[in-house]
Order: sequence, then structure tokens, then C-alpha cells
Amino acid sequence: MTTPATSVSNLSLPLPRLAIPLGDPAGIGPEVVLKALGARDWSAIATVTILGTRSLLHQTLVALQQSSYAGPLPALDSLDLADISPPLPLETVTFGQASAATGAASFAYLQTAIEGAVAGQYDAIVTGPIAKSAWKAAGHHYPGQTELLAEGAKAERFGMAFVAQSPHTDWWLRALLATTHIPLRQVPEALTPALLTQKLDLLIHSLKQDFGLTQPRIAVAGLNPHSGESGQLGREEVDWLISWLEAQRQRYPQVQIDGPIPPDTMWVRPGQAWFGTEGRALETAHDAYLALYHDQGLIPVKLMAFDRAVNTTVGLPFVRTSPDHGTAFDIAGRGIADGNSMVAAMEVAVEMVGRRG
Ligand SMILES: NC(=O)C1=CN([C@@H]2O[C@H](COP(=O)(O)OP(=O)(O)OC[C@H]3O[C@@H](n4cnc5c(N)ncnc54)[C@H](O)[C@@H]3O)[C@@H](O)[C@H]2O)C=CC1
Ligand SMILES: NCC(=O)COP(=O)(O)O
Repeated sequence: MTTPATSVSNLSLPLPRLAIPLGDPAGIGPEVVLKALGARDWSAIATVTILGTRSLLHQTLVALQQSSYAGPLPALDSLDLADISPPLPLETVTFGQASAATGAASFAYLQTAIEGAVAGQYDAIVTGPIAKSAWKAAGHHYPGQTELLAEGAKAERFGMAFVAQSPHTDWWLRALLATTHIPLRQVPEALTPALLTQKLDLLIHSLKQDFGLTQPRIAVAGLNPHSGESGQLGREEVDWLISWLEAQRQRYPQVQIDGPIPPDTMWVRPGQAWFGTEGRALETAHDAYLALYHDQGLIPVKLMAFDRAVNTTVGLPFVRTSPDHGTAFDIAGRGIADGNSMVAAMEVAVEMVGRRG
């Protein structure tokens, strides 16, 4: 992962200020945050503020020190840690069991981070994973952290994108989801030309702002098998998607917009570019992929890059990144969670803040 914020030319710039809300206390959030903080010397490239519960982080650190985990861990005293109210009694937390109490805590951590970012105290929020069910149990009805971030930042247009750099080839995988946390049966109604235009605009803006790509090549997936096979297997493509794409090519003459690409084969070239199994794929793979629904994008992304993909919310006035994984309740408290996606989320946040200046 490259971190331009560390380059010599940037040494005089103020360091990016990251806020890290810990996520659900019963999940692996606190563990992966500690592992990520120990993974490198962050003080050279960022200032980091943890938003959570001190006693929970202390307990997690002690458990990790006593476990078979052999990687480096930070000293608790070395961390800038804000103890968020209301206090979370540790006896109410059972690893692996989301509850109203843990949902209320993770909600408060994130809200404090958002308030700080909106007030200009932080340049980026790197979120630990939350459980949507726990938020609901606590009375907070949001599909996910993305929507709370957008509401807090007063962003009417926002999108969910995933980025990852291949450890095999250094190639960047970037995918934006046109629809996110809605039932599959609602996807065709939710997908409209207006919605897709909004998401494409956000993607093109982010590619320029966050990755310096001014003439990107973007692939847009079809919705139906074989992109509808001329209307035989579904009509969205012939009814409006093909003409919408043509209109976008007129709107963005500097952007190569390909599609609708049959969703099953759209991911072949990214896979080759990611794993380095076909040399030409590095030149022919697109700079970004627009998937029409959650699993159309996230199954391939997680298949390629589950240990290092980064979820980012585009359209906010500050940077937001997150590891691609969830609370992993099945392994919480066992010390075996992989912290690499959290490391990548922090590095990508530093990089994006640096690029946005
Ligand atoms: N950004 C966020 O806050 C996210 C939250 N979630 C939430 O997390 C909860 C659980 O979701 P799941 O679908 O079970 O996905 P998950 O990512 O929590 O777990 C899926 C599988 O991957 C494993 N896994 C996940 N992260 C791992 C890590 N760092 N190291 C090793 N193994 C890991 C788990 O043990 C599990 O077997 C749900 O409430 C979901 O909504 C899911 C994705 C992102
Ligand atoms: N599948 C991605 C995911 O659940 C992330 O949601 P969010 O909490 O970042 O909105």
C-alpha cells in the first residue's frame, strides 16, 4: 500500500487527523484496531484518536497479550483515546453477542466521530465494524454507518465504494455499488437513470479527487444474465440502460464508459489483473467498476481482496474508510481476527486526505 503522505515533499504538511470509532464492542472492532495500531509507526504519517470505551480496549489488549497472537501491539498509554459517554459497563458485553447496549455504544462512538469531523477536528473517520441488528435493538434505524455519516454530514448524494491494492501486482481494484442495503427484490425498482447518474457522478468525482484519475475507464455492469440477451432474459438493458450509457458518454467525453457488461464476465479481467495471471489484464482492466447491487460487487471484491479491501463513503465533506469485513461475532474475543483490512483502511484514509490536500 503506498502512502504518499510520508513522501519527503509532504513532510511539512500537517499530518492527517484520523478518528477511529471502535465499532460494536462485542465484535472484532477493538481487536483489529489494536492490531492495526501496532502494525506500523502511525505517528510518522497521521494523528490517530480512538473513540470508544477505555476499559473495553484495555481488556481487549490484555486478552491479546495473553493469547497466542505474536504481532506487535501498542501500549494503551501511548494512545489518544476518548472515553465516550454513556459509560459501557463491561459486564454487559459478551463477545459474539450483539445487544442493545453494544449497539448504543457503537452508535455513540460513531456519532462523536461525525460531530468531530463536521466541526473540523478530524480529516477522516476510519470506522470499526458495527452490527446493524444491534443498532436496531438500541432504537437506531439506519441501514448502516454510511447513512448515519451522510445524515450527519448533510450529504444528500453519497455512495458506497470499495478499493484495494493487489499484493500480487499492485493493481488497484475499485468498485462502487449503485444500490446497497436493500432487499434483492427491490433492486430493479430502485435502479433508475437518475440514481445511476448520481452514482456515476460520485464515482467520477472520487476517481479524480481521491486517485488523481482525470480520464478514467469505467465498466458498468448489466442487471440481468448476459445483460438481458437483447431483452430475452430481462428488459432493463434494452428499455433504458443502454440509452442511459450512451447519454453518459456524451456527458463525459473524457471518460471511457463501457457497458452494460454481462455481470458474470465483468470480473474476469479484474481477477486476472489482481492475481497477475494474465499480463494484458493490467492494461485492459478498468480503473473502476460500477456494480448495480450489493452482492454483484461485493462477492468478487471479497473473493479477491477480503483481507485488504477498504470500504469508503464517497460524497462526504471528509474522508470515511472502513475495513471491508463486519463484526465477525463467530471469532470475536479469540484473538484470531486479521487486522490487515483495518491497516489498509487507515492507510487509504491517509492517502485520500493527502490527495485532497
Ligand atoms: N462496515 C461495517 O460496519 C460492516 C458491518 N457488517 C455487519 O457485521 C455483522 C456480521 O456480518 P457477516 O456477514 O457475518 O460478515 P463478517 O465480515 O462479520 O464475517 C464473515 C466471515 O468472515 C470472517 N471474518 C470477518 N472479518 C474477519 C477478520 N478480520 N479476520 C478473520 N476472519 C474474519 C468471520 O469470522 C466470518 O466467518 C452484520 O451485522 C453485518 O451487517 C458487515 C460488513 C461491514
Ligand atoms: N456490506 C458493506 C457494509 O455493510 C458496510 O456498511 P456501512 O456500515 O459502512 O454502511
